[in-house]
Amino acid sequence: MHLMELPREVLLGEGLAEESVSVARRLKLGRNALVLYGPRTREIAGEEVEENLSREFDVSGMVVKGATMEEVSRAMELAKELKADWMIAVGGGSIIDVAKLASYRLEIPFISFPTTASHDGIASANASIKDLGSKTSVKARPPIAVIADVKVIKTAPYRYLAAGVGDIISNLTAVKDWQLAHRIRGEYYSEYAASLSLMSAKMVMKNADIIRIGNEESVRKVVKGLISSGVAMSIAGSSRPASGAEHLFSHALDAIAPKPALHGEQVGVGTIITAYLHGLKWERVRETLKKVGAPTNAYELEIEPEIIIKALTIAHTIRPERYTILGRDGLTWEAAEKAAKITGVI
Ligand SMILES: NC(=O)C1=CN([C@@H]2O[C@H](COP(=O)(O)OP(=O)(O)OC[C@H]3O[C@@H](n4cnc5c(N)ncnc54)[C@H](OP(=O)(O)O)[C@@H]3O)[C@@H](O)[C@H]2O)C=CC1
Ligand SMILES: O=C(CO)COP(=O)(O)O
Ligand SMILES: [Zn+2]
Repeated sequence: MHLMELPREVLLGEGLAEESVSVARRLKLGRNALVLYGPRTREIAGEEVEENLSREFDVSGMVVKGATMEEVSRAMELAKELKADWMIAVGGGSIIDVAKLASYRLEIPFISFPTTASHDGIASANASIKDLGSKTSVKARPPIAVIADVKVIKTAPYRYLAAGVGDIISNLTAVKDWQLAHRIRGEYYSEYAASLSLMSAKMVMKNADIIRIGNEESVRKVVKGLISSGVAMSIAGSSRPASGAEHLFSHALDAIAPKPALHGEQVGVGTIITAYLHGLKWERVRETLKKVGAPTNAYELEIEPEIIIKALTIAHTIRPERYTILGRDGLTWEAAEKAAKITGVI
């Protein structure tokens, strides 16, 4: 049996802080709610959401300091103490992932209220928690609803929107890796999930000029791509349609770079290299990233070229069960250096 869990409501619009009340009412989520936010996103939208909810629900708030197991446990403890019926996460990928895993483990629903369009975890069923013994995401449940307030997301620095494009464009090579694993390893493959995922990547390539403007329409384009990408992962039952070798490269950078860049920025650069390895038109990937102002090389990521090469050579060890273009043995130092040089990454 293949279980596909999807959000029941997706709201995309402006001034939606108040809508959290009607969503919770419509979905009959219960009386006690816990709002999670970061120190900054509390001011950006968290307090407003909390205030609105408090008119109709018993609400408590918690400041989350990062996507760690300690924070997941703290959120779970507080939710138990408050007898919370549901949670709402107001923030970036880290806050959403903490709520996603904590609510999954407590078997209560959560609403995703993103304040950035920088990652496709907004609507996905998997959570990336740093010290869970895995550098990659783990299975959880998707949000019961997504409330994407374009005005709020637009307050984030433009860099985050460009990073979102990187996370979406990575679907091009992720799907190629998935097809490879399907052919070579007989791995389960969903054409429907793959098509949805590829559609998001093609849409951002087509709309790069609009995205670059950084206005409400740009935010809408990226958010729609991120949500479709998350839904594709839920349909697949894994992050396969949106995470291949380019993500392994980014996970390797997170492990070894003194100061990693944003997730979407790193996977965007990784996609240039893995598109080259797949024999795809990697120049088109680079062109799109350049157009939207996302980093396309080591210098712009502020990561040393040696670290880039090292990450490419160890990427295949991050998640050995996920077969990709890197093969079982990975890239040699020479091959990694050559690929990075040819594509202008170093
Ligand atoms: N589960 C999944 O499927 C996926 C998960 N991810 C994960 O998501 C994380 C990346 O998410 P990302 O959003 O890039 O980064 P983070 O959530 O780690 O950080 C975002 C930072 O930006 C701040 N911020 C958030 N919104 C705004 C805003 N509107 N204006 C100004 N500052 C803002 C946050 O503030 P504050 O300090 O208040 O939090 C925080 O400091 C990674 O941990 C990655 O692994 C990525 C892709 C998919
Ligand atoms: O970032 C993701 C998809 O964009 C999740 O992928 P991982 O499963 O590799 O963590
Ligand atoms: Zn990603």
